[in-house]
Amino acid sequence: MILTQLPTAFQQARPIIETIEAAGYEAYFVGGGVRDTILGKPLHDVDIATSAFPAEVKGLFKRTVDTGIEHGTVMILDHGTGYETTTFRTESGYQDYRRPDKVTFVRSLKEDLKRRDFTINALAMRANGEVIDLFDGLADLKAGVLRAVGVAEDRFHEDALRMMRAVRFASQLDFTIEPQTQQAITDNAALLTKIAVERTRVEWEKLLMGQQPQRGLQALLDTALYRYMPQMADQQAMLQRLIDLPAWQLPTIESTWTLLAWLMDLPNQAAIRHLLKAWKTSNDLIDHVSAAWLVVSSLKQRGQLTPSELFSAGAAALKTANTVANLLGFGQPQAELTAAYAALPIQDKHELAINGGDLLRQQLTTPGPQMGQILAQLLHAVVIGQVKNESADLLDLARMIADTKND
Ligand SMILES: Nc1ccn([C@@H]2O[C@H](COP(=O)(O)OP(=O)(O)OP(=O)(O)O)[C@@H](O)[C@H]2O)c(=O)n1
Ligand SMILES: [Mg+2]
Repeated sequence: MILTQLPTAFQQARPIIETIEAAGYEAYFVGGGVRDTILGKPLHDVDIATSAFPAEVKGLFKRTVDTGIEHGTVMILDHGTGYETTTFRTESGYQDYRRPDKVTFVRSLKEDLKRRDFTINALAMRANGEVIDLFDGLADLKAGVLRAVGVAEDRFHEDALRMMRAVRFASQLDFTIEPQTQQAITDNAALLTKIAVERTRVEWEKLLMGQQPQRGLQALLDTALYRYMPQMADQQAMLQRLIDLPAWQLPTIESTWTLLAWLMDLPNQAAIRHLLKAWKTSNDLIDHVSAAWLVVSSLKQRGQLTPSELFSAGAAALKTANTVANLLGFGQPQAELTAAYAALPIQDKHELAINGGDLLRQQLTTPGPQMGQILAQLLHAVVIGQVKNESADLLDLARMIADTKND
């Protein structure tokens, strides 16, 4: 098969391959970019594999960066773009796919392709668009099948993350996992505990944001792989609830975690924190998801939000929460929520017309916790419309609060 009309990213990279070939080596486009182009999907990275050793690659180009030279990867800089070029290799023991523990450089394309994870990821493409298909990846691409290259068990022992990649691709591409490959996942699922949580998380989030998440989730259940994901061992019922929802697709990482936290029936925000810490997400994500989770529970209980709930959630968490609530059948029209938020007297605490300095100058408080309490009460009063956000009104109210506090 020859692909005519290559995407621009490949066209621009053609001279790189041609330069390597002119020096007597082989070079091909490989990996997800080839797969996605054949599927008609946008590609996100151009990866090149070559028979030239790293030092040989470096000798051929003016500007290169040693991004992972001991693993065979050299980045070639060309017209502002960097191309990751990796010497054909075999390896084992991955902390990170691009940084295996032990690498052996080889000169044969076939040797390189046969240790890749799935047949659809083991395609290579020449500069002219000709696809080299040594493991029947094209037939699997056409049939929508994920099949390990060679003996599935061996591929998963080389890198247990590939089991997560299988369920992730099932969701992302809407593919089925071939029975022997699926059996090997069932048999080796426990190996996932050896994988760094951050790597597992990336695949898990891609699965949840894929075009057919329910398909990936079903595979997770069928293989029991979920039992070896952080905090998931006893979440079979939650996964089943996700599968039983009407078809869904989520737009953001924040919304996927909010949905999960909600369906896990977690008791409070501390439990959400604990879950997300175990998955090593960022603190920003934790804050966002806890706020959104609170909004989801208000929408569920009362179908609407108070001004103070709108205010403390903030625009971003509100949107996340409502997306999730809509998926669960109790959300509001997004425009209505946005309008209610915009109609609040203020949207941010920095908009409060007075600050701690003003309170001190009027000798209404001393620095310390009391000052914070007064400001919080003023803020609340403004948000719920009890007082105008003007400094004279706020100072009057602050005086009243201070008086009651001092009694
Ligand atoms: N654990 C892994 C990771 C990657 N690969 C190989 O390296 C290629 C590039 O890896 P990567 O960019 O991580 O994945 P992609 O398949 O390109 O998927 P994505 O679209 O998410 O980048 C894969 O296609 C596959 O051939 C592998 O065999 N085993
Ligand atoms: Mg890729």
